[in-house]
Amino acid sequence: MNDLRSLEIMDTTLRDGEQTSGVSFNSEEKLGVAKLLLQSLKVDRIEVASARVSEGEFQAVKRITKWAEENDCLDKIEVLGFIDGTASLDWIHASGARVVNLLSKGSLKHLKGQLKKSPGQHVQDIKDAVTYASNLGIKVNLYLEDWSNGMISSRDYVWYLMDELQHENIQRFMLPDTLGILNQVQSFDFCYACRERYPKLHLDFHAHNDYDLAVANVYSSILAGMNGIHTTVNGLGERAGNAPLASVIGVINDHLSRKINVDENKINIVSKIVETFSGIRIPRNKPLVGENVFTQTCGVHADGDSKDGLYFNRLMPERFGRERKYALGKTSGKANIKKNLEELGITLEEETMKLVTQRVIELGDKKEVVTIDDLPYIVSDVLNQTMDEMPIQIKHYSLSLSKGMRPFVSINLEVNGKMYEGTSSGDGQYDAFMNAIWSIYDKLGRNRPILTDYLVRIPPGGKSDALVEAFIAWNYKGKEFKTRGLDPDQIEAAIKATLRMLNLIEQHDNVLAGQLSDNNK
Ligand SMILES: CC(C)C(=O)C(=O)O
Repeated sequence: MNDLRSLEIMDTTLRDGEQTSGVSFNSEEKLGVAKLLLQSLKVDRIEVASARVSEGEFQAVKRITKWAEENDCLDKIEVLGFIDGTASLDWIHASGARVVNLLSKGSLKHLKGQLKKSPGQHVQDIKDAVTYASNLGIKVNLYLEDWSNGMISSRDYVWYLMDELQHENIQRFMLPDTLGILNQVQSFDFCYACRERYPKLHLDFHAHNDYDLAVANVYSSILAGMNGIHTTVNGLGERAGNAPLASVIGVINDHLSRKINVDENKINIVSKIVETFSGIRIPRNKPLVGENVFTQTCGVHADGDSKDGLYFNRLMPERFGRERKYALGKTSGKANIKKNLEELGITLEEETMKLVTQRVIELGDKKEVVTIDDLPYIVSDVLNQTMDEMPIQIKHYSLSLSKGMRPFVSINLEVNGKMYEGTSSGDGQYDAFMNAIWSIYDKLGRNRPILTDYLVRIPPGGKSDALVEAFIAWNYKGKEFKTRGLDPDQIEAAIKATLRMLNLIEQHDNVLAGQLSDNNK
């Protein structure tokens, strides 16, 4: 069954995808996505709307068909239409579209329960619609809604319908697993049964993902000889969604030998745009398009990748417009950190490398997400980290923060080996903290520096929630001291910067004192 015959991809992001609860594309967005799907990604056909939904939808279809006509691809624009006399077809005609995907009933249950018609009446209604469409110059594809159920519980009805309609002016028969009830074996069997019985008909398969089997079912249906597959970007769609375009393309290209026109390289960008327009976030672990799926977290893997791509497979990120990344965290180890540093063009001594690794692991242990953007700050922090040998050390502190009360701080400060206690309140936690320090400094008759600037920010790039950086500037005896601290917690980052400043001032005073005594000799 595996062959190189071409396979059509019909994307229905703008119709079934828009049936995702809470999603609505405006006409500008629909036009933008339509252009991307057809021109960039090069899917074969797109379904852009349901007929008679709203005036807005009508205007959107009009804009798309106008653009498609100018770009010679009007026959790739499809609109879902209903068996409602002439209403849907008139709507579609007026919108400028020239292909209807006519919704018929593919199971006896739906036919009886919803339309309350006999199979014979239904066939006649479809034939009438096909004739009317053809007279308007509209081509017809036929959806057999609930076909999967039909194949299970009323197969004779499915055969009756298809037997009666196979010689009508219908371009494609579209077989939906409307409720996503099928598994891979059934998908193969049912599609194969249709293929065998109607070898000449163009058959599309339309999967839903209720059991997370949409891609697997698509795979089976292709093996069974389908001519076309329906997808949506990011797997948007009714309930659990449709078959996600990215995974379907990956599977066809790597596991089936069917020729498709889709440009894999554009998958990621289209996926991101649809994410933005739909407001439906792509799960980080969504195959091919999720943020994490080309990120190696384990150090062993990063090490193996450096040794001849030992952990690479056919799904190379570059194929899909992505790049491989190496996560930083408690399991990442030196190899991951090295890979990230290489990307930043930083090389470190073995000793510093160990310290940086240790710091990343510490942050990972605190469940922090460390990214490549954090790395320069961690390196710089580690390089400045000689705090343990400094003469001034903050041994303990406690900070309070309560509604309606001023923050309160108590602190144990070691100055040249001696321990001092200070307590204070303040206008904010940091103010209270500094007041507690100054209460000790006042007791010791030390001079206070003057705070001139205080800035807290996340490292540039804004991608990480792991670290914040505090910059603090002080004026002491006419000299400016600027220090920085890095920590997941902003007050701790400020405290680290402050401790550095206190020690710099101490150093400054000691140097001055040394110079004075030298001068007095
Ligand atoms: C509306 C129909 C065609 C559908 O999306 C389905 O049956 O899944």
